[in-house]
Amino acid sequence: MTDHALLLVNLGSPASTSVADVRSYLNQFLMDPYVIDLPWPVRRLLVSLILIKRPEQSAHAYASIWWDEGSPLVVLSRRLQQQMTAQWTQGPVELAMRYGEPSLETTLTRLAAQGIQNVTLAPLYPQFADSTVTTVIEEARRVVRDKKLNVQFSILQPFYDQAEYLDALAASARPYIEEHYDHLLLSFHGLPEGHLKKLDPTGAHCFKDADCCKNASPEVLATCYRAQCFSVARDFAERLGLPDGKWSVAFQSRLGRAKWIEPYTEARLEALAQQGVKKLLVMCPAFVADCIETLEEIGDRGSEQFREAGGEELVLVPCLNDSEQWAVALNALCERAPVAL
Ligand SMILES: C=CC1=C(C)c2cc3[nH]c(cc4nc(cc5[nH]c(cc1n2)c(C)c5CCC(=O)O)C(CCC(=O)O)=C4C)c(C)c3C=C
Ligand SMILES: [Fe+2]
Ligand SMILES: [Fe+2]
Repeated sequence: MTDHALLLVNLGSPASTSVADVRSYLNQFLMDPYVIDLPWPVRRLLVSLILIKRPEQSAHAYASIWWDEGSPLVVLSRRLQQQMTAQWTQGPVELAMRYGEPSLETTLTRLAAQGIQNVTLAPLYPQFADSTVTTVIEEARRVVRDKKLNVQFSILQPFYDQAEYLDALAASARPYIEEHYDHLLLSFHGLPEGHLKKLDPTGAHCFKDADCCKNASPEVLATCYRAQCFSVARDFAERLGLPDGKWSVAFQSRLGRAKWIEPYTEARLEALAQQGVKKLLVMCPAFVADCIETLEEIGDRGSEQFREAGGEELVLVPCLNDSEQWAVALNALCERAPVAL
């Protein structure tokens, strides 16, 4: 069978580092109701306020990490797509971005025009969040509905607890762990607390106490992003035999004034340096590809902040990117993705 496509989907990047392109990308991204979950008029007002200063700051940050071939996130996702063509035997392997290009609409329309009726949709996010996974699935469904495409989806579920993903993550970090280091910080993308509270199936779990997500029931774990992050960290540390105290978890990339999930990476970088950590490893397991959030926020700004607070060296462990072990793992996960109802 060669008519079952694999469609990898990542977040997306601006078309270029110009302020205009960054503004247009941020506008599309932040106006998504799954990202800023406020009523349209309030969201419009808030995003318009954010778009006064943010595009210039972000354009500067993107320019500092941009590659000759383009955005690291998009280039690395393309390389992964290449790797996946050697793994996925059921049909073509395509790549789409939730924001910017190549869009889900263009890609799905092209696949349907080629006569493809089965698509395994693979949002490339290990942990579940409405702002990442749900928005991809809903956008893909919207395209199929609006364009009246004859396409049936299988959907890769969040794979934070799957052995193939965890083994690939452990293998990618092993060479760094085998060298001397004082502490490993697992820095995940943050989320506003409200996103978690909204999905709490018990209505009483989230933020009951600082450790609630560390002891989440299976029911809570199914949708709690923070609990899934702690689960990854624990399984990862167990695989590499890291003792307690040698590693910790934090959440980065806050935006706006709302309370985001804690502990904050910025605060942890400072605290670790003040506690005498000299060589710090940082890895970012919410991302499967390096991007502005890893390269600029951690690799550049985080590193500077850590050194200013008394640390000596921050080493950023690369994401899974286009490694062969990751491609093999992702293929196994995608092959067993369930058909969507
Ligand atoms: C309310 C704002 C945001 C939420 C919620 C959010 C969730 C979220 N994002 C990722 C993954 C990525 N985010 C990236 C960049 C990025 N994220 C936000 C805001 C929210 N993210 C902004 C404004 C930006 C743009 C950069 C900036 O201006 O700071 C990226 C990198 C994109 C790139 O081009 O490199 C990724 C990847 C996850 C996993 C997540 C929820 C868990
Ligand atoms: Fe983000
Ligand atoms: Fe939780």
